[in-house]
Amino acid sequence: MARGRISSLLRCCLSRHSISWIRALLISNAKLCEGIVTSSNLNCAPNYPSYLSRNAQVNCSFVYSKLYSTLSGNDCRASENVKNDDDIVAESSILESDNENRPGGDNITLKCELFEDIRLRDPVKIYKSLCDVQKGAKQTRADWDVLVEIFRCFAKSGWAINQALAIYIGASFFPTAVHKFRSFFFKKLPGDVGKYLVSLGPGHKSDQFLFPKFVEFCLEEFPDEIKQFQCIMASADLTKPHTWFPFARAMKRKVIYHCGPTNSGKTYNALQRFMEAKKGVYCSPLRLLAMEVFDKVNALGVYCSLHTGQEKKIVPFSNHIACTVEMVSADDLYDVAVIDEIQMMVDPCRGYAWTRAVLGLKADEIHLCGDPSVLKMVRKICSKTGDELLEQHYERFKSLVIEAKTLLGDLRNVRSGDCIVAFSRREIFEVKMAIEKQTKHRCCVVYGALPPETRRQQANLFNEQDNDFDVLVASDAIGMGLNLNIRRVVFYNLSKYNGDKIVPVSASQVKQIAGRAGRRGSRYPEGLTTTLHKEDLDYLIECLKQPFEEVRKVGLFPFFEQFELFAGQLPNITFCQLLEKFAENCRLDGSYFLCRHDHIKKVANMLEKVQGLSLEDRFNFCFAPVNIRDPKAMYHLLRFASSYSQNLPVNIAMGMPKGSAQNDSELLDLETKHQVCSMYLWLSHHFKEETFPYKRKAEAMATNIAELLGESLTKACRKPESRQAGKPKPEKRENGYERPQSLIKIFDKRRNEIYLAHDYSETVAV
Ligand SMILES: Nc1ncnc2c1ncn2[C@@H]1O[C@H](COP(=O)(O)OP(=O)(O)OP(=O)(O)O)[C@@H](O)[C@H]1O
Ligand SMILES: [Mg+2]
Repeated sequence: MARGRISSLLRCCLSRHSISWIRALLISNAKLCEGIVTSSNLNCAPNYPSYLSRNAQVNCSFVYSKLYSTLSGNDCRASENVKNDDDIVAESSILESDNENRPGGDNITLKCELFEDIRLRDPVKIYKSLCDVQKGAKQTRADWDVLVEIFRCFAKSGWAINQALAIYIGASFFPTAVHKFRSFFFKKLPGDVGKYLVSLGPGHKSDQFLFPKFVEFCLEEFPDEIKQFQCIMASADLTKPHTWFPFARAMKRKVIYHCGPTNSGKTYNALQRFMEAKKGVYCSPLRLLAMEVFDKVNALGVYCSLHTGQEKKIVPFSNHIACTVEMVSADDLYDVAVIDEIQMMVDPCRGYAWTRAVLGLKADEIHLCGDPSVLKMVRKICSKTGDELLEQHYERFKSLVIEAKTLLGDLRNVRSGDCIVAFSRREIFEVKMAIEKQTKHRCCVVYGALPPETRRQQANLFNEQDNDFDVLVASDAIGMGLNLNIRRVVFYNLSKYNGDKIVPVSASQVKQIAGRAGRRGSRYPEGLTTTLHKEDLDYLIECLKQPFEEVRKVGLFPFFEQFELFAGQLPNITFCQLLEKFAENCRLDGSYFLCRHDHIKKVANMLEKVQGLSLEDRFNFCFAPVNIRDPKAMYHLLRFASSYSQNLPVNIAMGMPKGSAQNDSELLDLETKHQVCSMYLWLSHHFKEETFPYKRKAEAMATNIAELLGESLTKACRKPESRQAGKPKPEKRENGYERPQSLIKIFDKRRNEIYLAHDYSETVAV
C-alpha cells in the first residue's frame, strides 16, 4: 500500500514540480551519499559512482538550465514535424538523400544559433515537448546511423550509468531503461533536436545532453522500479559505520595508538595496561598469538580466558580474555581493550574484523598496536566517533642489519638460528629436505595449514637450545607479532602466489617478516636479514627502506542483521546471488572498502543444494573456516550442513589416522583431518551446542592429529606432494591417444595445484 501511495505521489510530483523534485531528490541523495566512494574504492562494484561530485554537476546543470529558461522565457514547444511509428524509427522514415546536411555559410550560422537555443533550453521543457509530439521528424540514413550509435554509446557510458544511480536506476536496469528511452525518443524526435545530437556525435557531449531527458523519462516511466531500487540501496547502506554502535558512541573512549616498527615494544606496553585493568580483552590476529598471550598473562598471575573460533578455555574467576579479533564481543564492557596488528584493517578479506573492533568495542581505553600505515585512518575514525586519541611512537630496540653477502644461492651457507622464509608449502619442504641432506642442521617448519598447536610445538622446538633443531623453515605465517629466537631471516624468494598469479611480496609484509629476527629478550637481540639469492637482495633493501604506506581505506563487511534487511528486498534469489547483489549495490563512504568474500561465495554456492537452511544458518556456515580448495574439507562441510538442515545431530564421522605420516600425502591427509575437526569445533561454537554434540570427540581428535603432525614433521625428510597427487592420471591409451580434456578444466586444475601448494590457511583459520 505504502509503495502504491509513494508511486502515485511520485507521479503527482513529477507532473507538477519535476525540476524541484529531481533537485530535491538529487540533493537529498547527495547528502545521503556524502563522501561516497569512487569506482576504484569499491573492489566489487567497479562502476560505482562518485556521487557527490557528479551529482553536483547534474544538479548545477539542471538548476542552470532551469534558470536560463526562466530568464530567457524560452518556449520549448517541439517541432510539429513528428513521427508516429512503433518502437524505434522505421526504415521507411529514413531519407535516402542527405541534401539538408550540406551546409552553406548562412546555414551554419543559422544552425549554430538554433543549436545554441537547443543546448540552453530547459531539459524538462524539451522532455515535455517530446511527450507532446505526435510524430517525430524523418531522419536521413546518415543521421539515423549516427543517432543509433549515440544511443549505443549512451547505453554503455560509465558516466551515465553512474549518474543514473543518483536517481536510483541501478546498473542492471540501466540498459532496459535506455532501450525504452531510445524507443520513446526516436518516435518523438523533432528535427532540430535530432540535428543537434548528430552535430555532437556519439560520446560524452551527447550523453550529457541526453541524460537530463533520460532522467525525466525514467522518473515518469519507472517509479516502481526506482522505489524498489531505493529500498535496496537503503538496505545496503554501509555509509557511516560509526553510527552502528550507539552504546560505544555514548561512551567517552580513550584510544591509544602504539605506533612503530616491529620489535619496538608496542604489544608489550599495551599488555601492561591490559594486565593492570580490572577487566580486559586482547584481540589477536592469530590463534597462535592469542594462545601466546593467554599463556604469558596467566603465567604472570593474571587469570585470563581464551576465546578463539575453535576453542573456549574459561579460567575460573578470570576477568581477562585473549581472543582472536573476529571473536571479540561488542556487547561486553571492558576497562581496557588491546587490538593488536591494527594495520590489518586494510586486509582485503579480514580487515572488517579490525574495523568493527575499533568502532564497536565498549572499553574505556582502547590500545591499538601496529605500524604507522593506518594512523591517519584511525585519526579520521576517532574524529567521527568523538573518541580521544593519544599517539605513542616507538623505535625498534635494535636496528635490523641487512647482510649484503646473501647465501649465494647455496643452502649449505645456512647457520644456526636462521629462519628461511618461503611462500609455498612445497618450497618449505624442499628447503627443509635440502638443508637436512646437505648440512648437519635440522629444521622445524611453520606454515599456515598446520594447526596452531603444531606450529607452537615446532616454534618451541626451535626456541629451545637442548636439541638439534636449530633452523626454522617457515612461510609468512610467522609474520605477525610472534617472538622467536631467530638470529637471521633469510628470504628463499620474494614473490608469492596470491590466489591468482605470482606477485612480489609487499614491502610491509617483508618488513613484518624480517622483523622476526633479533627480538628483545631473545637469544639473538640483534637481528640480521638477507636473501638466498643475490638477485633478490636489491628488492629486500628497497622494501626495508620504504617508508610505511599511508592507507586511505579500511575494510568493512555487513553484519548478519544488515544483510537480512537487504535480503528482505530480494526474496526470490539465492544466497550467492544475494551476496553478489549486495556487493553491487552497497554504498560505502570514501574511507572504507567492502571486504572480499569470494571464499564465502564459494561455500554459499556449494550449500545452495542444501534445503531447509535459514538465511542466518547459511550466513554462519559460509563463515566456517574451510580451505575452499580442499575437496575433502569441502565435502565434510557440505555433510555437516546437510545433517544440520535435517535436524539431525551432526556427526564428525571421520576415521582417525593410525599413526604419524610416512609420506607427504599422509601428511596432507593429517592436515585436512585437522582442518575438518577445527571446522566442526568452530561450528559447535557458532550453532546451538546440541546440534553439534560431538565437540569433545572433535577436540580429542584435533589434539591427537596435531601431535601426529608434530611427530611427522620432526622426523620428516621427504618430498612434498600436492593434494592432487593421489588422484588418477588422465586415461592414456596404448597407441598414444590421450583423452581430450577441457582447456578450462586443465587450467583450473593447474591453478588449483598451485593454490594448494601455497600456504593460505591462516587467512581463514581464526
Ligand atoms: N620494556 C620491556 N621490558 C622487557 N621486555 C620487553 C620490553 N618491551 C618489549 N619487550 C620484549 O621485546 C619483545 C618485542 O616486543 P613486542 O612484542 O612488544 O614488540 P612489537 O613492537 O609488538 O613487535 P611486532 O610489531 O613484531 O609485534 C618481546 O619479547 C617483549 O616481551
Ligand atoms: Mg606486537
